[in-house]
Amino acid sequence: MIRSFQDVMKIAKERGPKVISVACAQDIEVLMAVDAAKKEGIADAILVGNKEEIEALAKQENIDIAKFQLIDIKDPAEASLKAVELVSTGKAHMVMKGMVDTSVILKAVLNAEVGLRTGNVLSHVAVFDVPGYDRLFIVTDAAMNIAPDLPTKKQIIENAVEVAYALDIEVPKVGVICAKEKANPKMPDTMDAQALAEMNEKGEIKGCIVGGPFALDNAVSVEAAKHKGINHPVAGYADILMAPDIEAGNVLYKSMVYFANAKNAGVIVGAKAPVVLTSRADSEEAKLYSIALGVLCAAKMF
Ligand SMILES: CCCC(=O)SCCNC(=O)CCNC(=O)[C@H](O)C(C)(C)COP(=O)(O)OP(=O)(O)OC[C@H]1O[C@@H](n2cnc3c(N)ncnc32)[C@H](O)[C@@H]1OP(=O)(O)O
Repeated sequence: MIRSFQDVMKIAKERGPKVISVACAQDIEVLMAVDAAKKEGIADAILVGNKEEIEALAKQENIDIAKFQLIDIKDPAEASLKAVELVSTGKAHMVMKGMVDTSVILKAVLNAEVGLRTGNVLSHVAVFDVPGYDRLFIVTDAAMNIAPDLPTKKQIIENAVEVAYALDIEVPKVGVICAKEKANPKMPDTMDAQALAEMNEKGEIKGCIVGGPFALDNAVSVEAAKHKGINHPVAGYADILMAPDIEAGNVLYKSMVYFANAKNAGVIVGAKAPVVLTSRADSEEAKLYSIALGVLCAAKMF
């Protein structure tokens, strides 16, 4: 059972190593994370970006980057396209965001010629190890789909379920998070949550248990769920927390990190390969864990 990022790292060593192409690698935490991933034997890296800046940062932190292939492209959009192309042409197993805006790298991932589209929805999945809890939490979508409609939400759940499988969770429990636990036509996300739970009951969303609408407390706290009289297998036991939109998802993500001191990792899934995507402000540790999570996801695909 994978219960912590120590477990994720251990399993990534067994299922790796994989090759990662880094878009705009001139980011000190990213360089430290890929260096650590190489030393841990979970991933090798191809660095794409501003050569002079990458070399200067590496020198500053005593990182021997001679062991990595380095492709000098200064423009962030071009560097992102090159990093993505390395994956679509089979030279790398996954791509990682460096010092580049999220929307720039996502546009490269969605690029019609060299991108990694599959025809499915791509979505962001974040994993958190929150102090005081005995399991990892998966949060989706904090970074890609801005205001998903019902069919998109269905695929966002399916993508998160695949990540849960990569983390060896056999039957993931999905809590569809809203502001309250009763469906209310004046609150459209609660109606979507009810519809998603019904789709799961009818077998239209398979391989998991979906419950909702839930307020966050009812999804993660058995006591809170009991107090509200909610009797559902997901209530209090959710593995996956699905946010109604990017604003709620992103606030939940940053709250976990800044208020709860959670350790975190993040990937975009639904594409031909995982895209390791964290916040630029995330720590080197979060970036290393994200590479490890990407390795587990890639190991399911390649
Ligand atoms: C959590 C830590 C990191 C962060 O904090 S991130 C911060 C917040 N995140 C962001 O700012 C990114 C939010 N999302 C976006 O900016 C945009 O949705 C995104 C992903 C860049 C796409 O925008 P555009 O390039 O303008 O795309 P578009 O809507 O015109 O669509 C272009 C083509 O791509 C397709 N597409 C867009 N989103 C997709 C998805 N999720 N899955 C699959 N396909 C998708 C879209 O259907 C369109 O296809 P086509 O060209 O019409 O065939």
